[in-house]
Amino acid sequence: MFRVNRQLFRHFFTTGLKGISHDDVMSEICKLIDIHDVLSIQITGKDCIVTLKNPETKDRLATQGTPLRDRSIKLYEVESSITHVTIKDMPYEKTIATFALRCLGHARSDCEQYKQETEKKELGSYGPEIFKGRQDSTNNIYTDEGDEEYISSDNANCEKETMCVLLGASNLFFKEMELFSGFIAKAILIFIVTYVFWRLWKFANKYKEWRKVTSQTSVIGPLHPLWGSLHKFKDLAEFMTLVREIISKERSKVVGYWFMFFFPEFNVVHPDSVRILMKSSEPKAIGCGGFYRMMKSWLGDGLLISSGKKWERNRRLITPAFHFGILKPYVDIYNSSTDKFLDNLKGFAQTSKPVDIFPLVSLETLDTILRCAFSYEGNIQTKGIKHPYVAAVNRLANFLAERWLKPWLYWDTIYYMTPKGREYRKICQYVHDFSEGVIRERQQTFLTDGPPTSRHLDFLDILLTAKDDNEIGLSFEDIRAEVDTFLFEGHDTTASAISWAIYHLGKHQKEQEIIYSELSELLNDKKQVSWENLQIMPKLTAFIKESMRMVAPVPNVQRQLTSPITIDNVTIPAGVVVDMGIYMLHHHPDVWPDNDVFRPERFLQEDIAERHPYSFLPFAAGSRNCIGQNFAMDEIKVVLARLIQRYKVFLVPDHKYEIKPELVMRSKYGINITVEERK
Ligand code: HEM
Repeated sequence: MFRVNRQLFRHFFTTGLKGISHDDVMSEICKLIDIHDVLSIQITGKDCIVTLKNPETKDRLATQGTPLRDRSIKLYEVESSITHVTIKDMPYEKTIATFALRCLGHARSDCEQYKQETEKKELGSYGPEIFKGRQDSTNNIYTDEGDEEYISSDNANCEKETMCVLLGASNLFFKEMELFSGFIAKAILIFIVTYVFWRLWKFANKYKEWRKVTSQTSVIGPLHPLWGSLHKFKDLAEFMTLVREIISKERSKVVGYWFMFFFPEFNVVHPDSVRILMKSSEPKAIGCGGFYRMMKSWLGDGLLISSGKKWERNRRLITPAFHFGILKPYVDIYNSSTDKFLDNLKGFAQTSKPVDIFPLVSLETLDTILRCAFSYEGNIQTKGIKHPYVAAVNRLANFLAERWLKPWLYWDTIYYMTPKGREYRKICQYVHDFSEGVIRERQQTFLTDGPPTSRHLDFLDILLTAKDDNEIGLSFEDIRAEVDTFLFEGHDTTASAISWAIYHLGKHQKEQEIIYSELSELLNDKKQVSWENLQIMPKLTAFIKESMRMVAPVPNVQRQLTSPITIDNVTIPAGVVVDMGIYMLHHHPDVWPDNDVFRPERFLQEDIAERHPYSFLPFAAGSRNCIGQNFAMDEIKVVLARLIQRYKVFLVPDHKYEIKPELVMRSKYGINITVEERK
């Protein structure tokens, strides 16, 4: 306590000293020494150190009795003159400091030595006696070495008295502080209580508004007072089935649901309502509960998630990477990746053993995106049926889907405390390490060989060299976010589309043969599919589209309203999350008669013209549509054409084929098929 008081006093004493100028000190010094002998003056906490030019002056002062410290002198006169200093512009500190200083003066006046000094001073004499009693002191009365104060034995009594009075001063200061802190504590408490009430009041108002809106739309109910709609479904597949049931019963354009009692959400499921949302350019849902917010620790602020100026700038920078001149040479890569994929199926064809096609296709799409976008030759497909990156992305998507249905885990801090949250972070780390490895390898090549001259500029080249109008390029973090986004978007979505198309090939043997004839005519015995071939495969293209209608590779996208939006005569307030249920849209009975029937003819020219432009949106629409849609369509066509050309595909009897909606549409029990080599 004593030590703290002492330090506090020292603080205020120091503050007080700030009021003395060098001129004040100079006038005092001039009384002692010839001003030309002074090299410098330094005022620290409570010392005034005068450094002399001439050592002889120091010796002269020493004989006069001035305490010395090597080449410097200490002037007690200056210290005592502090009692006259007033401090301006610091009202609170001033009171304390002035008080302390006055006490110092008072203590000194009780002290014999001080009395002598004052008397002499009043008489205007500054003889050697002034410093009598201090002349033996080789230590300064106050030194700032460490935090300690040393009091010379000669002056101990006088200084102790001084210190006692000073302690009184600092105790008084503590009392004032107690009063003051009591006041602060009360003020903080009042602020917190007011804030909590204000938040509750705001929530109550919002809640009323949300309830009103959900009463005007179709809703997954009846609503449970705590769980909202959550008690009606246990996973996203059941959720989608429920929404589809409501749509077919009520012909709804918007369906509402509550994740517990505090999180309402709406799903636009009809082209009319979808058009309003997609045209609105509302940002991705990154507020509390928004799906994209949960993805942020994985995909960063990449193109998929970012919004505003950052998104605009990056989209502009990246768009050239999808120019058809860049995409054209990729067809060779699609072909060579497909070669490996088909070779991997050879063993299964020979044994007629069933194979879950999803992981094999995922390897093919990962291989393709790594080679096209990153010129990365990792022999991905030859390293086994499951690559750790594919498995990691699978797991992350799985965790996200689970978390979405547990609103109490929406807060990152809470989620990361759970075992799954911790595992999620670990996997994210692995995924980031993987993408950083890809980037660093390329940076190294850039350093040694410069930008590529012999091959096309790929996506990563563009990221590393892109500059905006202000000649500013992307930061490493930005590049990594884009690489993570493209690695995920570029392989998982396409894998889902191809895998479900293969499922439909197996299910609809007649369609398979129709496409086989189209390809036989087009390709003859040619094994490779060319860029030109891709433009003239109407039956295969219609088949792929119908497959994406039946099972949308990306089943759902989300936006968060920044201003109220009126959809189907209902005004949804700002702040609310609104989904575009692509899977539900593709099955809306008012748009798609016999929506559960697989009929590729729907996508032949004459049908398309009559349909609502917002009725088929596997790649979304508006400014945030899929940047990689042409890339994806070309790759899907090459893989399927080559597969059909070489193998016949069959489903496995008695195997259960069920959708498992996550970020992309997966399969609950795997897409098991058998293949037979065509003669
Ligand atoms: C069949 C394959 C694909 C499907 C079904 C698909 C679907 C989609 C959808 C629905 C969106 C909109 C997401 C939203 O609004 O939140 C989207 C955005 C995006 N996709 Fe794709 N995609 C596919 C393939 C690809 C590929 C191959 C790439 C990259 C090479 C890619 C890159 C992106 C990016 C970067 C975005 C964000 C665009 C932006 O917001 O500016 N996608 N995709």
